[in-house]
Amino acid sequence: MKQLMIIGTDTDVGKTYVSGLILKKLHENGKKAAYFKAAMSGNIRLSDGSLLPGDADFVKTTSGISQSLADMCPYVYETAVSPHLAAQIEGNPIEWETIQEAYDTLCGTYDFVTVEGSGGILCPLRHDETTSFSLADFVLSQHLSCLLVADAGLGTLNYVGLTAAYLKSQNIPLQGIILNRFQTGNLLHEDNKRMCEILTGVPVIACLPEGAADLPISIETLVSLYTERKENPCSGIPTHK
Ligand SMILES: Nc1ncnc2c1ncn2[C@@H]1O[C@H](COP(=O)(O)OP(=O)(O)OP(=O)(O)O)[C@@H](O)[C@H]1O
Ligand SMILES: C[C@H](N)[C@H](N)CCCCCC(=O)O
Ligand SMILES: [Mg+2]
Repeated sequence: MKQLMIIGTDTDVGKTYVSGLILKKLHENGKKAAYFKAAMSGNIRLSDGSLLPGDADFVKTTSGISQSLADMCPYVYETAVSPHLAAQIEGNPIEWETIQEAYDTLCGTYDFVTVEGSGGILCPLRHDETTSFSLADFVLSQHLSCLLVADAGLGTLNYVGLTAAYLKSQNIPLQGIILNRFQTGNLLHEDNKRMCEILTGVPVIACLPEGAADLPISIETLVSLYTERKENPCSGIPTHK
């Protein structure tokens, strides 16, 4: 079983959009592929009172995978704030054991599990009197390798540089970078591609234009980004360096 974490430089940079295209490519190539997001905030309440997990719904529709929405995301919140705050507001704190169990189940069922982050790498998932953990803790505990999604435009160099430096400080492997909303021939975007590689030492594996219907990389390259899951990856919430 192989896994890959889709991390963003920030919220709204296109992690879900990219995840949808990744799952689409895996699915079209006959791979048994699943999507997972530990906590999803900012979702629409339907007329029956339930919450529609928006990111999961987008990925399912884009890719055509048959995995149920419920299996994709154990914690879904209505409030459009960081998951730790949404959980406080809505009175439904994330239990580490629950996300671990949901993730373990997917890993036991599928060959390729693609995990989407909430916000950027340091996004808090829970912070209260009882306990505190972040997205980075989940990534570390599962020994996930990352693919970084960043906007192609102005400001991205600092975001990409800081995120890559943090991942390196935690020994979290960064497999590649995707620049989203990329305009070929745009001087700034073309230079950002070059500078992202120089600042991080990591290749920009794809430049995704607005409205892209497919990921412009081969299935072989995509599969090569995934890393094998360790036998007993987790011994609880990790201690930070
Ligand atoms: N290349 C693209 N072409 C067209 N629309 C895009 C593209 N990338 C992102 N979008 C749209 O921009 C919005 C934000 O993107 P997306 O939801 O993927 O961000 P995100 O990083 O997953 O955010 P979050 O932190 O909330 O999970 C969405 O409406 C998405 O469909
Ligand atoms: C609601 C939003 N779209 C995301 N799902 C959550 C983003 C959390 C960002 C936290 C932060 O870095 O300040
Ligand atoms: Mg998303």
